[in-house]
Amino acid sequence: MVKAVVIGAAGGIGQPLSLLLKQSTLISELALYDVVNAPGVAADISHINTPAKVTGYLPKEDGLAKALQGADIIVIPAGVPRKPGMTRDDLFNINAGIVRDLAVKIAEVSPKAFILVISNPVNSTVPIVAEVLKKKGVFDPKRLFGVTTLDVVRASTFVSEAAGKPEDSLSFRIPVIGGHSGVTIVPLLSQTSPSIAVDQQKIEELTNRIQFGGDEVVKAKDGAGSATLSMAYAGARFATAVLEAAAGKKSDFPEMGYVHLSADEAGAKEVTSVIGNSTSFFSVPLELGPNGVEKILPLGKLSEYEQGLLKKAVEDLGGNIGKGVAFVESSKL
Ligand SMILES: NC(=O)C1=CN([C@@H]2O[C@H](COP(=O)(O)OP(=O)(O)OC[C@H]3O[C@@H](n4cnc5c(N)ncnc54)[C@H](O)[C@@H]3O)[C@@H](O)[C@H]2O)C=CC1
Ligand SMILES: O=C([O-])CC(=O)C(=O)O
Repeated sequence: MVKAVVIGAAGGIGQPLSLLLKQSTLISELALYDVVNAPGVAADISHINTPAKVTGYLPKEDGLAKALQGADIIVIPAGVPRKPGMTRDDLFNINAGIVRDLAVKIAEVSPKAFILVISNPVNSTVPIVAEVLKKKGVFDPKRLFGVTTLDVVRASTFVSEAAGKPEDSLSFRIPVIGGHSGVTIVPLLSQTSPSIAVDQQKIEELTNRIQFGGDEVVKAKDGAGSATLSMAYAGARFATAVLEAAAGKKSDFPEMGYVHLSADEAGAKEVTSVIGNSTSFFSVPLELGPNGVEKILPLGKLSEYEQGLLKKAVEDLGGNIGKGVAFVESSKL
């Protein structure tokens, strides 16, 4: 029996993500929570003839605690999205408080669940959840993830197009490490598998497109929000990987996730030998298992260009993480 919870389930990401999770036969119960419309979305999705039992909750009558009760996996796309001209960090003022308060409830009701954070700015919201869980004495770094899968999904799409093989996009694998905003996103195109023959100018164009892919969607939506459907796909893909690993299935390839590097001390040692010691969270290739992070896998060899990208990423990430940590430190919990 596996219970999945979506928090922010009535939103642009939440609805299609809930739909995709309802299609998963790995899930036997799907609880949808939002401050608006979650019972409506749940009623709608519950008519789909897949096994998961669907329930919907609002804040009244302690709905969040009811949704979280017995949760095995919690996916969080709650909070506001960007409008043109904004950075993800501009969302901090609203989303930091939302995510902190959700984490407090999770710590109380379902601290052993896998927690997948989608709400931006991911670079800061994941440290916020970690700090709350630490304060409550229930932090397990193997079970907390920032979802950066959309960067990996975009990389496969853009690279397969550049290689003239868009029909093979599912088989193009590119590690994307670092964080989830602008220059903190570091695609390792030199490790593209299968390898591609493109010149440095193309590498730089692709890198920039992967780093700023989110802006493309924000611009195209012109005030109506940011990526929702591709994010729902990416979120469902990552949640499925976590659940499959929890069920004992070995995966064919590693997913990336933004984790606290203490999730695997040995793996982290190898990673910090490449990225340095100045960041405690980083999106890394993961071997997942029954308890979440089984291993943090090596980053492989980086080109000189990628080493330059990495340097910039680490500088920015330190500030983003510190901001999240300071926010919880100054909060009364
Ligand atoms: N990690 C990633 O790669 C990506 C992250 N995002 C982020 O995901 C978040 C959600 O984006 P959208 O779904 O487009 O926004 P949206 O505004 O369409 O939906 C957000 C939902 O969260 C709900 N919500 C607000 N406060 C809540 C609370 N305290 N408890 C429960 N639910 C609450 C709202 O009622 C709304 O239904 C944004 O922060 C966005 O920046 C978006 C795309 C990619
Ligand atoms: O760009 C945004 O604000 C939403 C996001 O994280 C993405 O699409 O990668």
